[in-house]
Amino acid sequence: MKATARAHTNIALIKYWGKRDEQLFLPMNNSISITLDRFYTTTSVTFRDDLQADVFVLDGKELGGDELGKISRFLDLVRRTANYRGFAIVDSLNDVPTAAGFASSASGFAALAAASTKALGFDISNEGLSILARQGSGSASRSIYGGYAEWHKGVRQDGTDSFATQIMPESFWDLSVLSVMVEAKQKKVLSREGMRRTVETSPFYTGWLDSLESDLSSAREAIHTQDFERLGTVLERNAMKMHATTLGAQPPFLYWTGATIDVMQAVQEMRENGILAYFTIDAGPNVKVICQPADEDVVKMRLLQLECVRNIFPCHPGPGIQYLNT
Ligand SMILES: O=C(O)C[C@@](O)(CF)CCOP(=O)(O)OP(=O)(O)O
Repeated sequence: MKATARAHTNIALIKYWGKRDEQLFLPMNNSISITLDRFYTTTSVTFRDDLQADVFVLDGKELGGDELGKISRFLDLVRRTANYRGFAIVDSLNDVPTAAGFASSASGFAALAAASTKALGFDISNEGLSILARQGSGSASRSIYGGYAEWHKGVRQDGTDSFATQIMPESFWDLSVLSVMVEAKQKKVLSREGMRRTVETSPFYTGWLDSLESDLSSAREAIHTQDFERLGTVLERNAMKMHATTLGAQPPFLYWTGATIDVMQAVQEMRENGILAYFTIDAGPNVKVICQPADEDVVKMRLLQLECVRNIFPCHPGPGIQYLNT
């Protein structure tokens, strides 16, 4: 039994930052994202009764250890749900240049959720797929959908109400998302550890949570009304607040480098010169700059002038899960 699925990576406009349940990947707050056209993971899953264990091949290389363990634990979820005990060969291809600063865990687990359930002939709703993908990596819950999505934190202990839904499809509103790569120097604190330490020790974390509801409603409205200035303003401030929480953690940490700040300042300078560009930053030094497509070239040119910028990958809203016949 075999199936192949493709899922695209996504960028949070309103961030997921902090879990209320580590085992079930239940978040403290809702988040809103845009799925991107350019970066995706294509995964085929083949369940075979003659296998003695799961096999995981990533970009042509068979992986063992923790990587295989994560995939097997995820497949156990699928096997339990489908009441099936056989093992599988998982073959994944990441069209997400690692250098592009995108965590391929979002597209990876969304593609795996889709391909594995399909291979077992298991009919599942988008919400069900989102709940499954969430248990591989929280942000994967949003990659089930194309365009603009919101992951609802839910209130139930068992997480059956914590899944994403689509706000608007990718065709609704075209935006430019420029992934700006700066040189990565220090070893970063992975987002899972970063959010855990922040939740547990940062006095600024409650301030982050208190300001979320107004950010979320502002972002939702800005998307529905295609109000770019309103969306840009709220997403940039939301990212700043998220990163501010890490400074209060014990021990404190900061994902930004000098290059990150150079890009941030160049974006704010563009706005002072009348070009509507805004930035957001995840768990690393790279910056994603959002602008309107008509301004994409001028924004890209300006950023490429910065000494610290290594590469820029322009993206646009992309599709949700696709099933391929291979
Ligand atoms: O994407 C966002 O909303 C914001 C972040 O990228 C900010 F860094 C966090 C993504 O966390 P993820 O990798 O999904 O964590 P996991 O659930 O521990 O696997």
